[in-house]
Amino acid sequence: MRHLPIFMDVQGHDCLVVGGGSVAVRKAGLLLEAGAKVTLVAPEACKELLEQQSAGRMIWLAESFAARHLAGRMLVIAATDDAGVNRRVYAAARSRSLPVNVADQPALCSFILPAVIDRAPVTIAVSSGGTAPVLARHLKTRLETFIPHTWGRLAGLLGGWRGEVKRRLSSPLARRRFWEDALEGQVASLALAGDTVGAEACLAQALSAAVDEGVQGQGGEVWLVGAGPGDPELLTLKALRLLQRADVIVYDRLVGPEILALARREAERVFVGKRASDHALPQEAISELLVRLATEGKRVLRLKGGIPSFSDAAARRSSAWLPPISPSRSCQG
Ligand SMILES: C[C@@]1(CC(=O)O)C2=NC(=C\c3[nH]c(c(CCC(=O)O)c3CC(=O)O)Cc3[nH]c(c(CC(=O)O)c3CCC(=O)O)/C=C3\N/C(=C\2)[C@@H](CCC(=O)O)[C@]3(C)CC(=O)O)/[C@H]1CCC(=O)O
Ligand SMILES: NC(=O)c1ccc[n+]([C@@H]2O[C@H](COP(=O)([O-])OP(=O)(O)OC[C@H]3O[C@@H](n4cnc5c(N)ncnc54)[C@H](O)[C@@H]3O)[C@@H](O)[C@H]2O)c1
Repeated sequence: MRHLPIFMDVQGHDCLVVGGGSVAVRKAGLLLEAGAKVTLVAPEACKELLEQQSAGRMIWLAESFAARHLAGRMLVIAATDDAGVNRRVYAAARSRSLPVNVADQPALCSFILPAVIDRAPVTIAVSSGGTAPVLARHLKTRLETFIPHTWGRLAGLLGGWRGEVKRRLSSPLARRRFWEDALEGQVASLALAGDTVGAEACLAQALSAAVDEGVQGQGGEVWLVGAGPGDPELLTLKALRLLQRADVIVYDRLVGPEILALARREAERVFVGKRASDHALPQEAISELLVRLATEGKRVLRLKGGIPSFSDAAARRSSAWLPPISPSRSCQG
């Protein structure tokens, strides 16, 4: 990753755009959508800028850029047709430690702008790390077609319940599971189909059930999953889903870093396989480990590398050593 992706809160803050052409106005538009107060400085304004100004959305200063324009700004974007001006904006902003972007000049950017899919409150930003901006736009367009606006509505609905869920489910683990189940089940499908009332009712019911379950003490689970021959694209959708919701991943040497990278960032990763200099954990010790982790209430994934599906003998062996706890299941890659 060449750049750190962050989402900056510019709501109500003064931001400066240097330039008054269509590129400057497009970049200013993004700042406006994020709630910033935008001032453009440029001797000449294009038609769109004049429209924005008369609608009271942006302020236009009909002057050439000077360092004093940076006073009180949170960030600055330059998009002029004068390379010397762009360089001066960059130097002046850096000397004041202000974040600065110069359109199309990565060497003069302390941040770059991504292609954006706005499904407020959900925001998806796509960057190619500055390598191929048109590819970023292309990928954005493809993603847009299968991320409908209802995802924004779903996020709003879940956001509205966060306080209540936090109050009634005290353990962070139980809360995370509750949200995962809601997203994988009916709550999400109803909300995405536009039935907000049904989704709310379903969520309320699921919350009561989760609270009851919590009182009885929620157990963990163990899944035995085949990681396939090493190519992440050959994982089944089920294996991927299990990988992404596991709390702990117990893996061996045949499971490559590309597959492990698909797990949640916070998931604990436990290596039990054989390396040249290392001894593998004996099978019994692995089983004990799985049982211990599951009885701590964790979702444990025993990820085994190698052939994509278990042979009959392997399947028999594997289910024989699946720990005697419930639920404890397997998934063939
Ligand atoms: C995503 C987007 C956001 C935005 O600008 O709002 C964006 N560029 C967009 C479009 C676009 N840019 C260019 C073309 C013409 C085709 C072409 O020439 O390739 C088109 C196509 C078009 O206009 O459709 C020209 C171009 N751009 C840069 C260079 C210099 C270079 O690559 O070295 C050159 C060559 C200049 C030359 O030849 O002289 C550099 C940058 N452009 C970036 C962002 C940053 C990296 C983003 C990333 O990580 O991918 C970065 C590094 C700096 C920055 O500007 O922030 C926006 C799509 C928004 C959307 O539609 O959603
Ligand atoms: N990222 C993209 O998609 C993309 C696409 C095309 C061009 N560009 C880049 O963005 C730049 C601007 O493109 P445009 O089409 O908006 O240009 P433009 O020629 O329409 O506008 C240039 C603007 O810069 C202003 N300017 C000139 N000197 C100035 C100064 N001293 N202080 C303040 N403002 C000054 C002018 O008044 C004008 O408003 C281009 O030069 C190009 O490098 C980027």
